[in-house]
Amino acid sequence: MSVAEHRARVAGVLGAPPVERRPVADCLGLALAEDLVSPIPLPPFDNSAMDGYAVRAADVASATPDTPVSLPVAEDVPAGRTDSPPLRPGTAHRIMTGAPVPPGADAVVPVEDTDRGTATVRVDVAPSPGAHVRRAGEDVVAGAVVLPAGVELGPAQLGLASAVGAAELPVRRPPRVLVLSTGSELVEPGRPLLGGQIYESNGVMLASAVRAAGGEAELLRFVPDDVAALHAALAPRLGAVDLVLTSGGVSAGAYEVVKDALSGRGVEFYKVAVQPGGPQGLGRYAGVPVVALPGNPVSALVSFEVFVRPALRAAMGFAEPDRPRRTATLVESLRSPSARRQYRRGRYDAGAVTVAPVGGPGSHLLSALATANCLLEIPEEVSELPAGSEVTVLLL
Ligand SMILES: Nc1nc2c(c(=O)[nH]1)N[C@H]1C(S)=C(S)[C@@H](COP(=O)(O)OP(=O)(O)OC[C@H]3O[C@@H](n4cnc5c(N)ncnc54)[C@H](O)[C@@H]3O)O[C@H]1N2
Ligand code: MOO
Repeated sequence: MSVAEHRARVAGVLGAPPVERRPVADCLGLALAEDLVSPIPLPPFDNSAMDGYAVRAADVASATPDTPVSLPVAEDVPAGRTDSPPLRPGTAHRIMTGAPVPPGADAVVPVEDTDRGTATVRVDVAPSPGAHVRRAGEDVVAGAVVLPAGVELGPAQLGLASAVGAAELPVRRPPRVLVLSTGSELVEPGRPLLGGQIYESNGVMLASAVRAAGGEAELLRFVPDDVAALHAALAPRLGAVDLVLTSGGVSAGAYEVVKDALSGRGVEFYKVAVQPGGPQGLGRYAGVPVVALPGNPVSALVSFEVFVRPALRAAMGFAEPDRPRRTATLVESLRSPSARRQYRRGRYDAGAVTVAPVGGPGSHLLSALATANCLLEIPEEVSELPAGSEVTVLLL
């Protein structure tokens, strides 16, 4: 099966979670489900950009350090003052940053350009009309779409939503993913290893990948290579999750627990023309979508990147579910299996627009993956890429 076909099939199995309204502070990393329209302008009112004095520019047009102009200070306007006494000609209001500029004033003189007076103020520098006044609506006009549906809600977007008065936002409920690691050789980090055992690492890695993609992950790390144990582990959790994501137990051995437990029960196992990540499983078990990834750590994370993450994010409503792609110049030659798409780990240099492979193609080389910032995508029909070739990279 081709990469494109398996990708489409994974996307087809995942359903879109329902839209719900969440407090803005709980929306980090989610996709906005509907356009956000601002009911107010930003700034909501003309306000001062400086601590100083609100004046009519014409009243102090002649001010210089040698010929200062003094004005009586009629009002004190701190930020948060909600009445707006007008400025009478020939007077000044002391004003703070963010406070409303009074009707009648058209400039703010920064406090540094005055004697800081409270009864009268001496203005040493003439402001130009409009100086240090932030106009209502110059950032956002009322009725504008400030955030389009599908945008990822990061810190700036959540700040903007709050600034226009939104307390909650419509988002798709993050998909709940059960991450399940299988393998009788797996040991919890922190405990001693016996010969033949390894530390379990896919669970944390895949659960983190789910969370980084905007989903919620529940982790079940130590399911032994035993069909009954796998069914027993799954059964109580199936009702509460949108996706089961397994790793390991899908290839051609004598103890392929995921394959043995789920084939013929709604999940199909087949090979995808990709390296790493060849053996894959996909389907529904008891109505719940299942993606069964291979156990080799690099295969598991690369398969997640190529097949699961885009589908998960599309289901969550992201307008751009895929990783950004770039074309870069390869700095050393590469070989790739023919008739299979290869994803190699690389370091992309955005300045030089080059990419260097890190580590070899082996799907156990986790340390190289941990130094990579991109995947190189080598097409199916390419088996050799000389240094200097242009290659597509996916930025991680
Ligand atoms: N005769 C064949 N053998 C294999 C084939 C094949 O086509 N024919 N495919 C190879 C490829 S490619 C891959 S990838 C692996 C996939 O194997 P499984 O999905 O069945 O995974 P396991 O055998 O359970 O584990 C593979 C490898 O990864 C380690 N592992 C597994 N889970 C974890 C975990 N949670 N944390 C850390 N490491 C894990 C495991 O110990 C193995 O070393 O099959 C090839 N074989
Ligand atoms: O496809 Mo396996 O995922 O190469 O190592």
